[in-house]
Amino acid sequence: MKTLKIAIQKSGRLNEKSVDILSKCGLSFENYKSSLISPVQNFPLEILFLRDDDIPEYVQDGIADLGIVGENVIEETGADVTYLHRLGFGKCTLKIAVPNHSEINSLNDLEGKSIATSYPNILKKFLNKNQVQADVRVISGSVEISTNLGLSDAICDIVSTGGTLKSNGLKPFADVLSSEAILIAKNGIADENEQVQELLLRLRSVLRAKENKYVVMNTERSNIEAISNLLSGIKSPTIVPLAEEGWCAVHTVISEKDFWEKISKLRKAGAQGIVVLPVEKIIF
Ligand SMILES: Nc1ncnc2c1ncn2[C@@H]1O[C@H](COP(=O)(O)OP(=O)(O)OP(=O)(O)O)[C@@H](O)[C@H]1O
Ligand SMILES: O=P(O)(O)OC[C@H]1O[C@H](OP(=O)(O)OP(=O)(O)O)[C@H](O)[C@@H]1O
Ligand SMILES: [Mg+2]
Repeated sequence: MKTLKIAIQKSGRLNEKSVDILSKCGLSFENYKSSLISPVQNFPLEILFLRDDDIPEYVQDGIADLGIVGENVIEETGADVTYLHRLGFGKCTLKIAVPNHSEINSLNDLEGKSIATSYPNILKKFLNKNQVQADVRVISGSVEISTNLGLSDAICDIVSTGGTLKSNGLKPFADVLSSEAILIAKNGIADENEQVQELLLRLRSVLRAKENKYVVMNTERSNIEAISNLLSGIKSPTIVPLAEEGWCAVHTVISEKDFWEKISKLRKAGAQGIVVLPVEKIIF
C-alpha cells in the first residue's frame, strides 16, 4: 500500500487544529516543530509541515496527496485541487475596509481608489465581477496599517473578531470571501483510494460527533410518547426502565444547533435530571 502524504501548516493559526483533528482520526504522530516530515505510526501516511501558502500548489502538483489549508489561500493561489471536506475551523472573512471617517461607503465609491492587500488575485476577481476599477497595492502583512500610513485609501484583509480593524480605526463594508480550513486532495486521487476513503470516514465521524451531544434524562413512563416525538436520536431514542416503578431513562443524541430549544421542549414534556455528555465519534 502506497504511503500517502498530507501537508499541514507548520506553525500558525491552523497548525494546532489540524494536528488535533488528525489525532482525533486515530493517527499517531509527532507534531515536530523542527522537522518538516513526520511518519504516522499506525496508518500509511506521512505528515508534511509547510508554510500554508505552499500547500495548495504542492497538492496540485502531487508533492503531497492531501492538504489542510484555508480556502482564502487556495483561492488566492488559484491551485487546481479537489475540495474533500470543510473542517469547521479557521473561520474568517476576507473584507474590504476603510477608515472610520472615509467617504468611501460602497463598492462604487472605490472607483479610482487604491486598496492594499495580501490577496491581490481574489480582490482583482471581486473588483472585476463588480465592475470597479481600483488600484490594487500588494503588501505582505500588517495590511491594516496602510491607510494610516497614506499608502492606500482602503484595505482588503482577513477579519475574524474585527478587533484588528477596530484598533486601527477601520470599518468594513464589503465581504469578499468567507473562508474556513478545507481538506483538499490532488485531483483524481480520492475516489478510488482506500486510505483516503478510510480517512474521510474517520473525519466525518469526528466532525459529526462535534455537532452533537449525548443526552440522558429521566421521566415518568406516561411522558414517553411526547418525549420520543421530540427526539430523533441516531435511529430512535433508547428507553431503559429505572429501578423506581413507573419511571424510565431516555438516551438520545441531540444536535448542538437546536440544543437549548430541544431541552426546553423536553422539560415541558416532563424530562428531568437531564445529563449531557460530549460525543467523541459517530460512525454510520
Ligand atoms: N484572525 C483569524 N481568525 C481565524 N482564522 C484566521 C485568522 N487569520 C487567518 N486565519 C486563517 O488561518 C490561516 C493561517 O493564518 P496564519 O496567520 O497562521 O498564516 P500565515 O502567517 O500566512 O502562516 P504561514 O507562516 O504558514 O505562511 C489563514 O490563511 C486563514 O485561513
Ligand atoms: O479580526 P481579528 O480577529 O482581529 O483578526 C484579523 C487579523 O488576523 C490576521 O492576522 P494575524 O493575527 O494572523 O497576524 P499576521 O498579520 O501576522 O497574519 C489577519 O491578517 C488580521 O490582521
Ligand atoms: Mg502564509
